[in-house]
Amino acid sequence: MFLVLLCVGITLWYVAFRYKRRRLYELADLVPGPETKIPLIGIIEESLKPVVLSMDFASSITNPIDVEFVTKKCLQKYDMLLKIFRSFNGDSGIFAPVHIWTRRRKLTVAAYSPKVVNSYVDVIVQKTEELTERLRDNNCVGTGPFKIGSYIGEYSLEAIFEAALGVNNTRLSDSKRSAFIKATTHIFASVATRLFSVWLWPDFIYYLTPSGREFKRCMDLTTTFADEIIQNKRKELKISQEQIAEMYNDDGPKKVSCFLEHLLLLSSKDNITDLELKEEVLTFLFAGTDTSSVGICNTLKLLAKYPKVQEKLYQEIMEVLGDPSRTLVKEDLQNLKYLERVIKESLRLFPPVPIISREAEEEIQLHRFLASGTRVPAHAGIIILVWGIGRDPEQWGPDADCFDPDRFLPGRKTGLFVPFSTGPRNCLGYQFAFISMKLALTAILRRYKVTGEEESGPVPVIDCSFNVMMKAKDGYEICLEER
Ligand code: HEM
Repeated sequence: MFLVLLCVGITLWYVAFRYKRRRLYELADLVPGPETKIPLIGIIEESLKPVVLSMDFASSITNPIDVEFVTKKCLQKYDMLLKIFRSFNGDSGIFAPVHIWTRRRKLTVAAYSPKVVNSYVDVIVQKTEELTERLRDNNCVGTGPFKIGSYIGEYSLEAIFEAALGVNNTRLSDSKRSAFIKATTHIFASVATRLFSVWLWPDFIYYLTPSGREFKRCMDLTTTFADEIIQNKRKELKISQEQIAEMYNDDGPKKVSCFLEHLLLLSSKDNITDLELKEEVLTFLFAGTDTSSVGICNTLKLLAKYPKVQEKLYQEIMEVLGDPSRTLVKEDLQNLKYLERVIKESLRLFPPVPIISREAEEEIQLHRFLASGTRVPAHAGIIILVWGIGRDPEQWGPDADCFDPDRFLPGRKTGLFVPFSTGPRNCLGYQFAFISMKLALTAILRRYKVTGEEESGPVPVIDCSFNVMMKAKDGYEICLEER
């Protein structure tokens, strides 16, 4: 009897499930693809590879018309991926549902303005000096290959801590800093593994596994850390409501020392809760450290592969500095034009964030489906393939895979450049990222020559794996030599 009831129950559930998704199946049928369709299993047997399996309708796009349309009109993030990503960053800006994101973006955008970000230059320069000294002190210079990834990771974290969160480095013990870096690395690796392991998607299973328990431990560590940072800053900032009002005008902060100070001042003015504050600080730490550090590391790898590009860049740095021992100031940044092109070319070929996810809030027509006549159903996922866009020959020409910083020379035709995304939900930290990358690369190159395996042709190869970021598997092995 029980078995009969169970079978009837399952059948009813399946019929209701199919009925609710009838429009999705109707549209999916129009998409050209494999013919085999086994009930419940679909085309799983054709994709027994490490792929993300889903019963949803999700389309990937690279076409500029679709990318511009989607980044402008589809502001919701794709729910299936979101559940996993939100496990480490709550409702913070990056993964927040649109109704929460709109308020957060409005509140935080002023803290990322060029005026505020430019005021961080001196502090970041100081961090780059410490980085180059650390490399020398740890015998990384003139001693053969070593993995520079962890050193750059530490630098990026310190730059964010000190410049954006106002946490003085001396307060940050080495053990705390390395515990935080280890925890974030583990969090990203766990999220990437979970994405590709359907059986780990349900929370109640995941948190019972050793990996889930370790993920939770790392999350607790990072959130406690964020809490500590906020509480310490709050103590430092004993300001009255009148003083706060004076520090703001309609365009945002008149003068704040860092992003966190801006948020704390706003929290008294606009009722930002402690949880919101914590989520935004974690966003800064998660979104701002690994991304820039992967960008710097990929560029260093490319400079090792192409010594002529490196030499041209070194000459530019020397020319801009005039006196080789002079400290870099913010006005120098705009004159480092070749550096800007090198960084852009590195981000085009090796974007640290390889995909961006969005959700169609209503049924939409994508350019890529015009021929098949299908439309994207409401709530379907759309994956913007940043990596693919940067290497699309239709956009970048037949030499799309080649490393050529001069393709960004003014007047030359370029394709869609989207490592930081585009549209109203684009990366808020791209100016900070550019400054941090430019300063770190300048500091390293003016002192050291980067060497390693030279590339035999114009198409650079860096063996990468997906770890939320797209990172080199070898931990960014290069050599440094004293200039
Ligand atoms: C090379 C470095 C970086 C890259 C490649 C990068 C890339 C991205 C991408 C692809 C997005 C998703 C945008 C979308 O969904 O359309 C994003 C969002 C974001 N990034 Fe970055 N990012 C970088 C550095 C930074 C830094 C340094 C910060 C902070 C200081 C930052 C803060 C943010 C924030 C707050 C968002 C969420 C924006 C929103 O949803 O409103 N990013 N970033």
